[in-house]
Amino acid sequence: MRQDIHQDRVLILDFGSQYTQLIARRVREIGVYCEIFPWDMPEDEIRAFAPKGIVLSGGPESTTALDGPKAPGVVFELGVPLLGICYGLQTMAMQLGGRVSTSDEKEFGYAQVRLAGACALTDGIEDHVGTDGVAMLDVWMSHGDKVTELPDGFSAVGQTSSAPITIMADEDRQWYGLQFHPEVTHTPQGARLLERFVADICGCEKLWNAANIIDDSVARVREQVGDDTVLLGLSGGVDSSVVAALLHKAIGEKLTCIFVDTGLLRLGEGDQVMATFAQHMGVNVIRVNAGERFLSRLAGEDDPEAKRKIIGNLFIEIFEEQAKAAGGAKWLAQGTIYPDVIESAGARTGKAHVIKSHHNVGGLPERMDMALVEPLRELFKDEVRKLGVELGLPAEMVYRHPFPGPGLGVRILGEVKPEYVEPLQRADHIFIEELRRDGHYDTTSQAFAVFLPVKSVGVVGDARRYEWVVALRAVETIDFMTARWAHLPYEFLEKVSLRIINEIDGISRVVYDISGKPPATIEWE
Ligand SMILES: Nc1ncnc2c1ncn2[C@@H]1O[C@H](COP(=O)(O)OP(=O)(O)OP(=O)(O)O)[C@@H](O)[C@H]1O
Ligand SMILES: O=c1[nH]c(=O)c2[nH+]cn([C@@H]3O[C@H](COP(=O)(O)O)[C@@H](O)[C@H]3O)c2[nH]1
Ligand SMILES: NC(=O)CC[C@H](N)C(=O)O
Ligand SMILES: [Mg+2]
Repeated sequence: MRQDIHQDRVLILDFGSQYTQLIARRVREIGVYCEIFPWDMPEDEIRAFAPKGIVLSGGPESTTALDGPKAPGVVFELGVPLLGICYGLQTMAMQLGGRVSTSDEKEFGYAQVRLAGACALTDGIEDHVGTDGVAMLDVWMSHGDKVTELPDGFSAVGQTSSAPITIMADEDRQWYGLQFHPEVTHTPQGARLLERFVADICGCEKLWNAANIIDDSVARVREQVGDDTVLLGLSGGVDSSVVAALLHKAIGEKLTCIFVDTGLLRLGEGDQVMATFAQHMGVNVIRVNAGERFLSRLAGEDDPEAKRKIIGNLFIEIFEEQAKAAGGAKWLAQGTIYPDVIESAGARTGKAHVIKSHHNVGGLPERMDMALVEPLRELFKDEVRKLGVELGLPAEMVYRHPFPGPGLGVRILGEVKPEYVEPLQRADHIFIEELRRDGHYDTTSQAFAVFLPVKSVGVVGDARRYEWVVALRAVETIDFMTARWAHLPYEFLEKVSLRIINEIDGISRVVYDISGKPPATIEWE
């Protein structure tokens, strides 16, 4: 019988920390399945989830406020190990009868914890030994409140100079609390502490790895779709490519990928996607050459949101045509990943402003009456990449920078004119080629060229040139929600600029974008 890789699972209750997703990623890296839910998850759902252990995350609130968030009572009734991190520790202390105080002294950054006591969580884990022979941990902190009185049954295991209860433990009930953040890499022993908790204390078997996830997804997809045909929008980006490889493994010929060549892709991308999937991997891919349709629909439109809508609608139209041609396929596969799920839950509260309406085929099923197949729904991007490698996708594809669905449609500012496309594709290609050559591709998260429909004077070989401007954009980011512009070396930028102006007749000037997100966004439109 197939072993259930979701059986040994950890529940993470989110109190709003910046690092909650990081806790989940660390636990998964250790090899244990976990899910994040809001702190006020209903009690019956917590029971139904049947966790082997629970982590209470950090959070921005203060437990000293009257109506601060609290862990649901059931957490203390299930008889499973608990780990409170920062706010999680504080609320545990408070709810169990201890005391938390706000001090004026905030502790941000490095701290040293003296492990004066012992407990199963920390035994044998240390960074160094102090002059008095006591084990020490280097940790990363970010808090203002601290636990000043222990609840019954707990003992203090570690302290810093400013917080006497930095680690607390109730060994009988296997309840632990850490004032510091084990999930960040700045806490060198953090991963070991988390591993100790989920593997040894909670007793979770480490079954969560790429090979097992693939076997499990393949089996689940087969159960879900039986002998039916599945359609997948294949973009050549990481997520949909991994879905294609996974579904091909699961249902072979029953998978049909629709690859829409919008004419607004990167240089040579259409052929490259076809070569990888159709030729090397034997996947059914229908390439729909729709460049002219996209360009003629976009003609005359210069508003970014209107352009996105035109592109999104045309994607839907093309999909509808293809679904009909495929004899009314019932299933639509998508590359939805776990952050999409978490973020859209956040977006559903309706508090966020719409900065730009990201194109997605996500709008498809409602309008097309197809049921969804989303095998990556519970995975983080780094896990998706590991699956891609395991499934035999070329590293170049797996580690590719993300590329937005509307493509160059939002990288040509204002009206998209056919004559702008090729110079932009070529400039982008030179930039990416040089980034790869000099080893900057893997250290930047996303890089591309933007076409500015502005003319500027140049002098090339004693001749006057009056042509367009290209902007280069390169950013470093973890989650694409915030980003820093990449501080690429001047010599490197100089080389790229020279090549672009020398090799592309229609470009007379190159500029580098030094805006962060926020206040700018990553794409220019
Ligand atoms: N040119 C295209 N042809 C067919 N489907 C597309 C195309 N562009 C985007 N899509 C669909 O839209 C989805 C969302 O696009 P998105 O760019 O977010 O993901 P991706 O392309 O799979 O991965 P990445 O984030 O690495 O680019 C894709 O998973 C794919 O199903
Ligand atoms: O599929 C997509 N459809 C879109 O309309 C879209 N707009 C932006 N992006 C990508 O999202 C990330 C954040 O981009 P912004 O900072 O520009 O919002 C970056 O990775 C962008 O490339 C899109 N992806
Ligand atoms: N990072 C945290 O969880 C902080 C908890 C709480 N808001 C404090 O300042 O102490
Ligand atoms: Mg993409």
